[in-house]
Amino acid sequence: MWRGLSVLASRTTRAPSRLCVCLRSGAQSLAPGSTVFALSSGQGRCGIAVIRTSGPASGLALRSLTAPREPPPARSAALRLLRHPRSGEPLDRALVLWFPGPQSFTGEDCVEFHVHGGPAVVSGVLEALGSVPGLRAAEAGEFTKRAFAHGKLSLTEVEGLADLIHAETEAQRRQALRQLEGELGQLGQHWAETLTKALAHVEAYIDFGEDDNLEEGVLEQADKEVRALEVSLQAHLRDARRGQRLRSGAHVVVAGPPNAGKSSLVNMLSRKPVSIVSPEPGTTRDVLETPVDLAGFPVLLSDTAGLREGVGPVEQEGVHRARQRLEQADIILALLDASDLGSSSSCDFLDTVVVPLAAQRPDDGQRLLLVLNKSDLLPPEGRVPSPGLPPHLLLSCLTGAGLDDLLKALRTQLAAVCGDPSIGPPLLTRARHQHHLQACLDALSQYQPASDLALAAEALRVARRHLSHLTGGGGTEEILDLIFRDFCVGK
Ligand SMILES: Nc1nc2c(ncn2[C@@H]2O[C@H](COP(=O)(O)OP(=O)(O)OP(=O)(O)O)[C@@H](O)[C@H]2O)c(=O)[nH]1
Repeated sequence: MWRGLSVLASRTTRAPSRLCVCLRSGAQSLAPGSTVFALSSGQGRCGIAVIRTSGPASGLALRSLTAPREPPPARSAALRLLRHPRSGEPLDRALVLWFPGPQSFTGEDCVEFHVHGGPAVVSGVLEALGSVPGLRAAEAGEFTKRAFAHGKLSLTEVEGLADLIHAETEAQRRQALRQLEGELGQLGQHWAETLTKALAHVEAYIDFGEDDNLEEGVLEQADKEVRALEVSLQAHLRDARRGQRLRSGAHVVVAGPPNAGKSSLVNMLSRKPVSIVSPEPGTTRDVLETPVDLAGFPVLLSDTAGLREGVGPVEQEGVHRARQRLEQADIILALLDASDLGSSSSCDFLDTVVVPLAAQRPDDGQRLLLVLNKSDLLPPEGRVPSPGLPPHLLLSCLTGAGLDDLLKALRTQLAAVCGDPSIGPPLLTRARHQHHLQACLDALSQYQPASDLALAAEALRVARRHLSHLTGGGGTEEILDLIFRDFCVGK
């Protein structure tokens, strides 16, 4: 925890954006002079808990709790006896760190108290801090909001930090860290610089016309760069769903005829008894969802009713819901009983679901993995008695044979659906990013220097403004409220 906080504390300061300035002037919580404190490590009993403060009275808070000792040198840990400033009662022997602003996470004076993690110690230190004049308890996300207001983090970095705190799988962590490290923001800045350069060229042309002083081909060069930028933005927009899926989880739906072993597979992949398994066909009647970490990717895994016709009204409703869920799936795990491929329900499922999906190009939308379960029931030579089946995997939920291959195939499909956060350019992770890029592209479609140079320059200005919204330059407080509400108290 300390290392993370301290690494963040060493970030360099950027010029605050217009949005930051509006934040600083508008938000009551950031009124000049306010100093906040909170428990920044998790709630509950633990070895060490980190309590921190941010604001001009941080130094006073440190001196009040550690008197008569002097504060330690900046950014160096020192052991101190903490006492209640009013009663003088000893509270804990703790490590304290002093981060004078602007070289701190928030850009303000900050203190970290690394105390023993018992509830009585934590509440005693919080109570002691509350008794120091000028200090108050922080609101959720307030430390990060202050870091943003002081230009320490861009908006995309704030989003990356929120995602990192909420990351539950390896792939989510990688994507969030890349965004926190500023890769998406840098890409946005690079795009904005391209537009600034093009705008400078167009404006020079407006001012000097065919003047001898102007280099030849200035307008052509600007045009080339704007068109290349359009191509790049379009490519990122095409990929946009992937980054969002990685944040929220890909939908993987297990479907197939009754009794194929769908519930057994869902239980095996989620490693918990989510669904009832029974030899009676038609046991699962509704869609059962469970969030799982599959090969490092976040997945919402759905078990569905077995697809068959001519059943009673309750099961029919289950079949209807299963079909609806299939339409929303990113990946369909189509499951058949390998020992029962000739049954009418297996043939129907193959004809109506598997074959049409298998004929699609994978990048057209949904992805299919055909799995033949109950391979343990096949004759010893293990061959599937149905030539002409689309590519498939063999599995036995009973013995676990074939599970490694299935996980490998799922990983490949999930990386295609969510994007592989370890490689390639940073992905757009929120609808907000998509919106600003689309608005930028719409503005660029009005860029027609051959017909009207003044209008073309205006199109570039509007496009650049939309790009600056990506990293938090100009905008409204509502965006911030939406983003910061993802944070917990103490962050
Ligand atoms: N031999 C064998 N039996 C299996 C295997 N997988 C599941 N079964 C059995 O097949 C039966 C049906 O399994 P379920 O997982 O309930 O199948 P389902 O597809 O969810 O069934 P419905 O809810 O009717 O759609 C149960 O008796 C399971 O124990 C397997 O790999 N091998």
